[in-house]
Amino acid sequence: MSGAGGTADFFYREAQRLGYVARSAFKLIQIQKQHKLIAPGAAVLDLGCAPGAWLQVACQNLGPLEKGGVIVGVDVKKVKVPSAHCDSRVRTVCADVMALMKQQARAMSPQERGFSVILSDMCPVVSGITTKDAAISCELGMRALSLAVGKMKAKDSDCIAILEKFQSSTEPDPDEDGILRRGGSLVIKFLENEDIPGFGKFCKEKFKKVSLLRPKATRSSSREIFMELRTVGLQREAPKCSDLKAQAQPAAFVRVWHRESAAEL
Ligand SMILES: C[S@@+](CC[C@H](N)C(=O)[O-])C[C@H]1O[C@@H](n2cnc3c(N)ncnc32)[C@H](O)[C@@H]1O
Repeated sequence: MSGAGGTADFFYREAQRLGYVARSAFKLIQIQKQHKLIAPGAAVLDLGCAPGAWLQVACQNLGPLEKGGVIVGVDVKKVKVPSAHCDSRVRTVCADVMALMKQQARAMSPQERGFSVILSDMCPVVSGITTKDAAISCELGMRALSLAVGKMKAKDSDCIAILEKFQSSTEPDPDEDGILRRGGSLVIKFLENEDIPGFGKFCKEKFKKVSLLRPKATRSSSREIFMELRTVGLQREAPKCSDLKAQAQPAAFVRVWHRESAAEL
């Protein structure tokens, strides 16, 4: 659709011209160009995937079909896999990430061995109340982090404060292991706020590399910022579900949907 002034902006027009379902495609294109997250054959989890522009960009970076790879998009909204730029390696799941157990997410990965890239573009429906929106954004970001790395402990007092502030309400999950493979990457969107430096500090305890990026396609009125996190070591698979201690199976709520959706992000 259009920019803040009601006129179609450059990225919107480019998205239409190139067959992307939303202008947000250009955010991941820039992140990928700068950080080379998605390699051919990667296993990608896309949290908050509707309407599917990041699914399209991620699939474009998987390389030819024979290289393999998989992309799983999760959103509270039902998402039809876009026909342009996506192939049979892309699927979508309708679920609330705040209630998604690590065991369920791991079961969506190839051979249940976790993902090499986890993307979170999740965002609350913006209320306009800055502190409220930022707090929900932090909870969503913390949930993505927790899914990726598993049970989190912090040493530094600032980091402990961040964990206490956001984790308790987002950690219903008894599974202590994360679903991000060793050597893998994580991208998390946040709405900028006073807690971001604390998040960054906490993440530096856990990740080899932590960087912040504000893509050119981000609207000037938006407070969104992306944190790119890279884990230490060579790519290694996360533990398989069956390797983990037997846990009570949560109620099945994950559904796969295919529905046309269009959004302007
Ligand atoms: C900015 S949009 C994502 C755009 C997407 N990356 C794309 O390029 O098409 C944010 C999405 O996060 C989703 N979302 C917000 N909270 C969520 C939650 N708790 N679980 C799953 N999805 C969530 C919203 O439904 C929304 O579709």
